[in-house]
Amino acid sequence: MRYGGVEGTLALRGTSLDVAEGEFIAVVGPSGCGKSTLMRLVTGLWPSTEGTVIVDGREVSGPLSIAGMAFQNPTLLPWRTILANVMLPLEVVQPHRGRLRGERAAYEAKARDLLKLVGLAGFEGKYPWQLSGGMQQRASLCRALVHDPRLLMLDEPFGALDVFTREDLWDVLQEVWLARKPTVILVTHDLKEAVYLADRVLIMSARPGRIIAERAVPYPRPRRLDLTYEAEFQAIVHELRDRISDARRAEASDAR
Ligand SMILES: Nc1ncnc2c1ncn2[C@@H]1O[C@H](COP(=O)(O)OP(=O)(O)OP(=O)(O)O)[C@@H](O)[C@H]1O
Repeated sequence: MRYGGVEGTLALRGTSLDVAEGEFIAVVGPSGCGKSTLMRLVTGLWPSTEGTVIVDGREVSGPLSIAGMAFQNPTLLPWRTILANVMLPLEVVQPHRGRLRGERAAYEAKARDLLKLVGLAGFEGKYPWQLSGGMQQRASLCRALVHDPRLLMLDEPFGALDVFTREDLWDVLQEVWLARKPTVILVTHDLKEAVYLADRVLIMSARPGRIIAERAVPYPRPRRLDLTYEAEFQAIVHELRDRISDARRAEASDAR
């Protein structure tokens, strides 16, 4: 994948990955290695300049409606209330769009339940600018989940949150995954988060990014936060950190 024509930035090269339906994978790698680019290609938000992306047996040629997405910068619409922002995908994605008029109360109750789950009960009628950045991020997670997407694409969705809120939301996400088993691709810089949440952690090389290694995570679910203090868990985190340091060192020596 190259941005800006033949002379432009080569963001991804020879990137290949397979994700099974219902699997939870995390993607980690040095800054600028192309993780967000990978997300844009999979969700069809950006066309690939080479290669193909297949989701649910079909080649991706435009934005995917089966995907729920949340990004590091919550992109809430400033003129809509929090509740109306969370309900936005229901106005766009079928079959919800067709049902929304007749079943608005049930859909609204669901959106309110999600907001409650992430600690935003009471803020439904506020506007995004009346909420802190972390609260907006939580609302954007609700918006990604409200239409029960079969594919959940999360690009550093917890990046701007304090550690306690972040850990709470890991468990919210784990609950959602256990209840509905969507396929999840989570991009994160937080290796503890990757190991806590994912079945498999994929490690990318420095730009142009490609998948250079993967690490299966052996723990059954539900996982509890105590797990993150265990020696074996921490050893996995260290192993990932070493791999990424190697990838960064390789980038530095290539640049010389
Ligand atoms: N729209 C764009 N136009 C031109 N170049 C871009 C564009 N988006 C990203 N790039 C370049 O592609 C490369 C990969 O960017 P990307 O955002 O995918 O990396 P990332 O791994 O998500 O980074 P980070 O971890 O810092 O968020 C970078 O060198 C970036 O400058």
